[in-house]
Amino acid sequence: MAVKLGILGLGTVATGTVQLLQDVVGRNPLLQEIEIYRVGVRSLDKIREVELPSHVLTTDLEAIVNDPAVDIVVELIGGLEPARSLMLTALKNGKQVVTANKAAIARFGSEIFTTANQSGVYVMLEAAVGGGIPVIQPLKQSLSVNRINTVTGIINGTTNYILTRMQTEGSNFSDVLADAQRLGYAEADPTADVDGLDAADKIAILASLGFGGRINLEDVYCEGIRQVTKTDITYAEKLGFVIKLLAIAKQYTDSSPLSVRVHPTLVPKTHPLASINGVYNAILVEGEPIGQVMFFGPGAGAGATASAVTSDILNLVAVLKTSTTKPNPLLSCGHQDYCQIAPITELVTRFYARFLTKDQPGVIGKLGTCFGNYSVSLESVVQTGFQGGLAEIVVVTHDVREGDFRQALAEIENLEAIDSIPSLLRVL
Ligand SMILES: NC(=O)C1=CN([C@@H]2O[C@H](COP(=O)(O)OP(=O)(O)OC[C@H]3O[C@@H](n4cnc5c(N)ncnc54)[C@H](OP(=O)(O)O)[C@@H]3O)[C@@H](O)[C@H]2O)C=CC1
Ligand SMILES: N[C@@H](CC=O)C(=O)O
Ligand code: NA
Repeated sequence: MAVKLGILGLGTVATGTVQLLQDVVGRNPLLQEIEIYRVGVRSLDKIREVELPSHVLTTDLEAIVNDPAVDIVVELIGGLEPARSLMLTALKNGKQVVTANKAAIARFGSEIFTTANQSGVYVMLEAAVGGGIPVIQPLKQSLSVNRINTVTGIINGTTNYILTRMQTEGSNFSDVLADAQRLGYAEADPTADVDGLDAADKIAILASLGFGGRINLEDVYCEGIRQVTKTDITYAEKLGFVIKLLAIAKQYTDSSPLSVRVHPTLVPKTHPLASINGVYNAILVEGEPIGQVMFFGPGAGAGATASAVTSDILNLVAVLKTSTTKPNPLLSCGHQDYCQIAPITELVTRFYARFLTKDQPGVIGKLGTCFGNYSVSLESVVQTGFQGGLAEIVVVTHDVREGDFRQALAEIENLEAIDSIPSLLRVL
């Protein structure tokens, strides 16, 4: 008997998934055992890119998750509610769930996985991080024998697409964002992409898998790309860096709290993440004994994300077609405890800062004195140009504790010669 899917949503990702499921020749033969039984949408009048029998489409999503005939619910409506409630109802009804919804998983993962475990079913989320890149299952399975110490990713396609075009074409931020929306990369509210929130949701999920505990999303430090300017992109380029929105989860020593953060970062051009451009994502995982492993691929878009969604469906079809009664711990998620996360002030990193100063003799010396007061040592200081009568000074520090650097900046801001500090970015 065919495995019956109840798909919630028929937008970018769901349409790609239906297209894939309607064109199975040459793919895994298990796909032929799947029936698209119901698809829930908001509007029945919308013109769709896929053809489905009219009885399949419905606006009653509650009916889908309560229908005893549905084996797997595929949640692709996005957002928090009603996605959370629909998934919980499906799980309580003993249905397997596939979702691409990192926002709901990062906030309600604890409740969702607890419910799944109580019902003896699975929640699969490969599409939630890195779009089409297989990274969730590898962290749960192939890499789980390693002690992970760092996960560093470019995990938002929209912002990587924007930064790449700003860098290569000198394009304007809002024009490029409109293109990313047209291409189906951006979230319904693109603020989630631009302000780093989508990447924060995703690194919380990766950190939870990599470090074996739950992550409180509020502890994840998050800065987006709005403050990244063409001026900084140009300076970074001259200094041998590219600017990327990085999501990082790192444990410095076996007993130290995790550092989990998202922020625009100057990445040395020689680093493997520096060459990840456009909508592509990459996740560099470092652990013992494996060393470094990097996952690379399309991070958003209909086809790529549908590949991940459908691979989850396939895993569940395999589960439903075999007769084991015990849950497979490599598919389920049983974390109980929360990871301890360090405040951003404890981070030790290099910084890039751009200052606008009055053109007076001795300004660089005054900056140096303030930095020295807080043990901030400088790797390079460049005075390159003028902007509206003000001198522009760019500084790159050696590794420094963020709290100390911020104190030095507070002192610098009070110097009479300082006009403003338009940019402050961390350096990988
Ligand atoms: N786009 C991408 O590249 C990626 C997206 N994701 C995630 O996948 C999920 C889906 O994203 P995407 O396909 O881009 O989103 P879209 O906005 O393109 O599609 C959302 C779909 O859900 C339906 N829908 C939304 N709310 C309701 C509701 N309350 N009741 C009924 N139907 C509803 C809409 O119906 P209607 O069509 O009638 O309006 C639409 O078909 C999100 O969680 C997103 O974060 C993950 C990886 C990549
Ligand atoms: N809006 C997201 C879509 C995939 O998760 C992104 O741009 O990466
Ligand atoms: Na993925």
